[in-house]
Amino acid sequence: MTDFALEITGIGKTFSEGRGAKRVLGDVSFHVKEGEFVSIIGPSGSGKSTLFHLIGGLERPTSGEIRMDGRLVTGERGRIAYMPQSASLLPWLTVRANIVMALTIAGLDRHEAESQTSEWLARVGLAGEADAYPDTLSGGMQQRVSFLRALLSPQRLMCLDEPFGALDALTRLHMQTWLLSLWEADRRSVLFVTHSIEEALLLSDRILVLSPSPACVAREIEVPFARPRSESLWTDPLFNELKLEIYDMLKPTDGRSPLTGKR
Ligand SMILES: Nc1ncnc2c1ncn2[C@@H]1O[C@H](COP(=O)(O)OP(=O)(O)OP(=O)(O)O)[C@@H](O)[C@H]1O
Repeated sequence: MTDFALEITGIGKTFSEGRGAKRVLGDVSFHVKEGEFVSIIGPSGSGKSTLFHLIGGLERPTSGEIRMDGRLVTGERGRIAYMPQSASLLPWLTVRANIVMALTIAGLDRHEAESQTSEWLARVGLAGEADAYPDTLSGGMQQRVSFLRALLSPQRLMCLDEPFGALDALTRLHMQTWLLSLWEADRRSVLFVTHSIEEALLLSDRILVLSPSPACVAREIEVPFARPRSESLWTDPLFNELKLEIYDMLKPTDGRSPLTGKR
């Protein structure tokens, strides 16, 4: 037995590009312990989404191994609960049907999927939206539904790929505290990609800072704040110290933002 929900060892990924090759991931190694919340932060184009595609089995690495709960799973699909950048709900299904369908595809018995969906929609204050269609919901509500879909999936490891990136600042803050309260009650293993240093510090147990492509883990930071956490952390001097430390690691060299690649 191992207490690692995920172990990434020496992962490299090179894409063929025309006649050449593009090495996106150099040599990436890290782990996520059972029940741990780990964030990945790195420059735009450093291969964060590619890493998720490898963990989800959508792509195969050029080198290295992926293990979950100690078992070699490199290239295997269906082992993670995944939440993408946009909610990607099916517009022709109601909120309830979107979640039930995802759970039955993931292997849950239909009756069980329906009862869990109703229970959780009520628990997170979305019971009133159960029969609504996704297009009629705000962006924040759509992301709540998308998160719930990942949370209820039977896979123990949740991979969240910048889930709040498209939301306005206030909705994002509400979503972060909402996610924190749900996660702190359930303690699933989470791998979380974000461009926000504050978000990573507020949510994570550890932060992995990726180098520019071909990426490796340039730095690993243990986040020292006790749980449960709240946004009041932002006034803690240590929070600001760590924020500056991470920002310095990602400092722009050519006038571009190190996180988004934009000027
Ligand atoms: N299937 C593919 N074929 C060729 N190149 C690819 C493929 N998938 C990704 N890439 C390249 O890999 C690099 C890393 O892309 P990726 O989306 O993983 O980065 P990222 O760190 O998630 O970026 P961002 O922070 O901007 O979302 C990019 O240059 C991208 O063009």
